[in-house]
Amino acid sequence: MVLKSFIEVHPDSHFSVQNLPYGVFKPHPSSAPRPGVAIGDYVLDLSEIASAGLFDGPLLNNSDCFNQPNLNKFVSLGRPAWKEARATLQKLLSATEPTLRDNANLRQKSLVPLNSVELLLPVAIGDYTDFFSSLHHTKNCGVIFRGPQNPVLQNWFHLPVAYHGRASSVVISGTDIVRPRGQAHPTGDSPPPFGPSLKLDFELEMATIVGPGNELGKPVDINSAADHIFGIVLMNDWSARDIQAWEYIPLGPFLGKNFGTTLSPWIVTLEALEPFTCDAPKQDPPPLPYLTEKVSKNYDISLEVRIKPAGHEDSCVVTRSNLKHLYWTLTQQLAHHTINGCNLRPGDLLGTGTISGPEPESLGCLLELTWNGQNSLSLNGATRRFLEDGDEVTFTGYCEGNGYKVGFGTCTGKIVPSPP
Ligand SMILES: O=C(O)/C=C/C(=O)CC(=O)CC(=O)O
Ligand SMILES: [Ca+2]
Ligand SMILES: [Mg+2]
Repeated sequence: MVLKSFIEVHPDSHFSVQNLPYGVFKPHPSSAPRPGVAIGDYVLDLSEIASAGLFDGPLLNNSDCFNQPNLNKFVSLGRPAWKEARATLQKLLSATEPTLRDNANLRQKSLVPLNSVELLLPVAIGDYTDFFSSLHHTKNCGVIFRGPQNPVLQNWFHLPVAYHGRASSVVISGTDIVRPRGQAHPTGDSPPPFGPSLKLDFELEMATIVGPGNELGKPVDINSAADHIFGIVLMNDWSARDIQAWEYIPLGPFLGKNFGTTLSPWIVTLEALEPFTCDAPKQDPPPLPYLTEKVSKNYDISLEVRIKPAGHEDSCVVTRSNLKHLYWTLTQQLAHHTINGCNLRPGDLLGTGTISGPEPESLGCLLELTWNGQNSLSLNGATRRFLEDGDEVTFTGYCEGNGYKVGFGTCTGKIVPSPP
């Protein structure tokens, strides 16, 4: 029997009672931010549920984790508390449970229409790291930037390559992205050109939200890495390809990627994603023992990117991909991050890297889709090599259950011009 809620949830809604993703919202512009879960077209205000004494399990009954302006405290509590919260909320929202269903006053206080709230970043992000875990993306970038001889460098098959990003410029879906200015590669003996980026791109990614951290000096074992993952979100790692190509040798991405990174507002938990696990790709050569998992799994999450070109009414799908194409798993990324003793903290953000699939229609950025601007994409009458001012990029993603969806909502951003 499929669990049903007393709240009507359309079968196409991303926010079924099987999902219950966590976010942070303000019911009114002047109210304090508070945690909530999305259900159908509503947000359930967890601060109200906690005040009503309805988190009555042993781990959460005296906790103030839902009276906070972000989810850091809740995510730090770990999987037993997350399971308890999920069980409490699924019961409270189920069609057969009268506690909330038949209490008009509590419903009025705790269920807020989703379209009336302001959504905020769900966690305070201390640190942000971005991996490079899709083999298709890596090969394509290698050919584009370094030529077809040796597109994938030797280290790539032995470890999940990554760089440290910038947490300060991570923004919530809906925030405008200012076109960055910077230097690009010079031609001949001329000085490097400087100005607004001419190769502004999106990168289709997802990202782990870290739950409990690890102590400095104490790596996380690969087989317990999943206990440090609260859930995942959609992420657009906006990238200026011209700035990147000139600045990033030998130390890696810097100003070409830290001018804005957009997250979707709802963190979908690993518990909700459990029915959608699939085998991770076979890894050859086999990874070292510290990266070898007893069970190596990915998640089957359909992903789509649309662009609404400046001045147009309609958006156009530019790519369809899936998280299952990742070569390195989320748990391998996390374990590798800590193997030298580096400490992760609750709320840290670990991007997967651009999620490209094997087909030309499943490439995760314009760099690959237009082969660094050599080809153009046609979008219902408009053409694009890279993003123009006024273009709006929207990611969406979901898992298809039996009669319900477990989805991520959208991750969207519009490009606005560089300052004069
Ligand atoms: O291969 C390169 O030179 C560059 C690669 C990227 O820009 C990718 C990156 O930021 C990580 C990722 O999103 O996969
Ligand atoms: Ca990236
Ligand atoms: Mg970025």
